[in-house]
Amino acid sequence: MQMLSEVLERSTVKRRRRFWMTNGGKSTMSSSLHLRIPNSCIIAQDAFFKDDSVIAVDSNGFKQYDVLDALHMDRMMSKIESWRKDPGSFLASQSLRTQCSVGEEVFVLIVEGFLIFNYGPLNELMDKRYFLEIPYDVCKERRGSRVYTPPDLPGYFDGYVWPRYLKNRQEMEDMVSDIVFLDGLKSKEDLLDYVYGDVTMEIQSLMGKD
Ligand SMILES: Nc1ncnc2c1ncn2[C@@H]1O[C@H](COP(=O)(O)OP(=O)(O)O)[C@@H](O)[C@H]1O
Ligand SMILES: NC(=O)c1ccc[n+]([C@@H]2O[C@H](COP(=O)(O)O)[C@@H](O)[C@H]2O)c1
Repeated sequence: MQMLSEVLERSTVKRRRRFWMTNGGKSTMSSSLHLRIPNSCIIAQDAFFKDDSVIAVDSNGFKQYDVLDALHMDRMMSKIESWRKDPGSFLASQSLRTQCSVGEEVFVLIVEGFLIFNYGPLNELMDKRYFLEIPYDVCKERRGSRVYTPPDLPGYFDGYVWPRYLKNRQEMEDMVSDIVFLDGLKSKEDLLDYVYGDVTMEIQSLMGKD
């Protein structure tokens, strides 16, 4: 029993990766990736927005949702920490199916969000970083057909979301260098194939190091 648990311990690999701008295709990519990768789960930043009542408002009446202050990053980090401590129990608690053979356990956490690279304590935990980017007009169009709670006010995209994205992106690029930028205009299938292949290679190389 002891030997078995030692073997499992040695061969248990934890990997974390992530994705990123509003309507770039993060949720789409993350959920498809999750379906392809055994023992994976997703923690999405969207689930950690603060209540609307505490979100700051600028002089134009625009809610300041696209900043770290609008998010319970402490709660997001606690959730990630509970995965890191015991990914097997975390998976079980999420009722996700485990699909591993004894001695070949690899746990993958997909962290998905529009503002995750900008948060240093989270950024530094990552093994691989991907950024899905789309141009202004496509982003505006996709965003226009999405309904948030609360919904975007008229002029919100041009008056707040896009300029804030440019600032967040600049800050991110100043802080983080090893990001794989992906063209979000490519087909969902091509993007998935690329990321899945990349992640699989990384896992294999990690297993080889055990
Ligand atoms: N590669 C793609 N090509 C075309 N449309 C896409 C692609 N990826 C996502 N979409 C569409 O764009 C919209 C936003 O995608 P979503 O994954 O929710 O973005 P995000 O999570 O980054 O906000 C959805 O309607 C989705 O179907
Ligand atoms: N989920 C929410 O509570 C909420 C509310 C208002 C705006 N938003 C928007 O969500 C965006 C981030 O999520 P996506 O990356 O999925 O678009 C931000 O640009 C923010 O403006 C989310």
